[in-house]
Amino acid sequence: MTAFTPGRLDRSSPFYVAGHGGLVGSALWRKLTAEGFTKMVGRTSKELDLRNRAAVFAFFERERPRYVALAAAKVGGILANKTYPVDFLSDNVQIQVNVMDAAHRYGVERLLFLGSSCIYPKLAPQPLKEEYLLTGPLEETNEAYAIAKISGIMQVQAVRQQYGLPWISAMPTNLYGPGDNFSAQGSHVLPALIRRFDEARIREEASVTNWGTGAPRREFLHVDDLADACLHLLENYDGPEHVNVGVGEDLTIKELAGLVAATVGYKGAIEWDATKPDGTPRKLMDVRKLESLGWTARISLKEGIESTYAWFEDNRNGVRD
Ligand SMILES: NC(=O)C1=CN([C@@H]2O[C@H](COP(=O)(O)OP(=O)(O)OC[C@H]3O[C@@H](n4cnc5c(N)ncnc54)[C@H](OP(=O)(O)O)[C@@H]3O)[C@@H](O)[C@H]2O)C=CC1
Ligand SMILES: C[C@H]1O[C@H](OP(=O)(O)OP(=O)(O)OC[C@H]2O[C@@H](n3cnc4c(=O)[nH]c(N)nc43)[C@H](O)[C@@H]2O)[C@@H](O)[C@@H](O)C1=O
Repeated sequence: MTAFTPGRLDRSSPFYVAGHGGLVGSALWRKLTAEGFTKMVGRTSKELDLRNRAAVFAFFERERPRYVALAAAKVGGILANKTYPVDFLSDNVQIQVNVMDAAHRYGVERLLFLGSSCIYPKLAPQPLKEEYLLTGPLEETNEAYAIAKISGIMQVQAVRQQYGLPWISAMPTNLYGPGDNFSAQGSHVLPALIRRFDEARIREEASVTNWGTGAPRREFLHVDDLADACLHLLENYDGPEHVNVGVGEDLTIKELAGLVAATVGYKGAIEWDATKPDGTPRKLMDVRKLESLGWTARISLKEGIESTYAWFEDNRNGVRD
C-alpha cells in the first residue's frame, strides 16, 4: 500500500506519458518538461503497441516509471466513433488493461487515467456532476468508447480498493489545441471546422457545410489547460471518484462555427447537413469539484481558437490526414 500525501511529485523520478505524441500527451509532455521533470519516458505506437501485453510488461520492467499519465487511446470524433465501434471498444480496453496491469505489477505509485465526458448518460441533467455516472443510457454514437472509458474508471477504483494504490481518474470535456487531429472524417468538431473554413477561404468557396443541425451544445477546453489540471490533480487529489475537467461554459455548434469562421477570415455562407449525427444534445461539465481543489481554466475559447489556428497555419502540411 502506498499512502498519498498532497504535494510536489519528485521531478527526478521517471514519468511515463502513454500517448506522448497525441493532442493530450504532447501537452502533458510540454507541461511536465517545463515544470522540471527530468526523466520523461514516451513511446510512439510504432515503438510500443500498447495492445501488445507482453511488450507492455517488458517496457515497464525495463523503464520502471514511478508516475504514469494514461493518455494513449483510440480517439476520434462523432463519425469515427459511430463507424468503428469495435476499434474504439477493443483497442481502448486492451490499452488500459495492459498499461494498468503492468503499472500495478511494477509498482507505479501515481497513475492518472484519462476518460471523457461521453461517459455520462445521453440525457443526464446539466451540468454533469461526477455522481451521474451510470445513471442512464449512453449516447448511441459513442457507446462502445464510453463503455471502454467506464471500465478504465472502474479499474482505477478496483486497484485502489484491492491494493490501496493512490491512482486517480480525470474526465476532460471536449479538448482542442496544437497537435490535434485535423483529419476531415476522423477529427472532432473544432479542428474539423478550422480546416474546413481555412480551405474554403483559400479556395474562395461561397458556402461550407458542417455536420448535423448545429443545435447541440458543447464545452471546449484548451489542452494546455488540461495538462495543467492533470498535474494539479496528481499533486493534490486522491480519491476513488473521477474528477471532471472543463471550463463550466458551453455554446452551440452554430456559435462555435461562427467563432471559427471569424478567426479564420471565412466570409461565405455556413450550411448544415442534418443527415449527419448531432450526438448528445448537451455535454456541460460541473467543475465545482475541481474548483474546490484549487484549479480553474485560464485560456478563453477565443484566445484558444486563435492560437490553435496559428499553429494549424504553421503546420498545415504536417497534420494527420
Ligand atoms: N481529444 C478530445 O477531445 C478528448 C480526449 N480525451 C482523452 O484524452 C486521451 C488522449 O486523447 P487525444 O490526445 O485527443 O488523442 P490523440 O489521437 O491525439 O492521441 C492518442 C495517442 O494514443 C496513442 N495510441 C493510440 N493507440 C495506441 C496503441 N495501440 N499503442 C500505443 N499508443 C497508442 C497514439 O500514439 P501514436 O500517435 O504514436 O500512434 C497517440 O499518441 C484519450 O484517453 C481520450 O479519451 C478526453 C476527452 C476529450
Ligand atoms: C470528445 C468526444 O467527442 C465525440 O463526441 P462529440 O462531442 O459529439 O464530438 P464531435 O466533436 O465529433 O462533434 C460535436 C458536434 O459537432 C458537430 N459537427 C459539425 N461539423 C462537424 C465536423 O466537421 N466534424 C465533427 N467531428 N463534428 C462536427 C457534430 O455533429 C456534433 O454535434 C465522442 O464521439 C467522443 O469521442 C468524445 O468523448
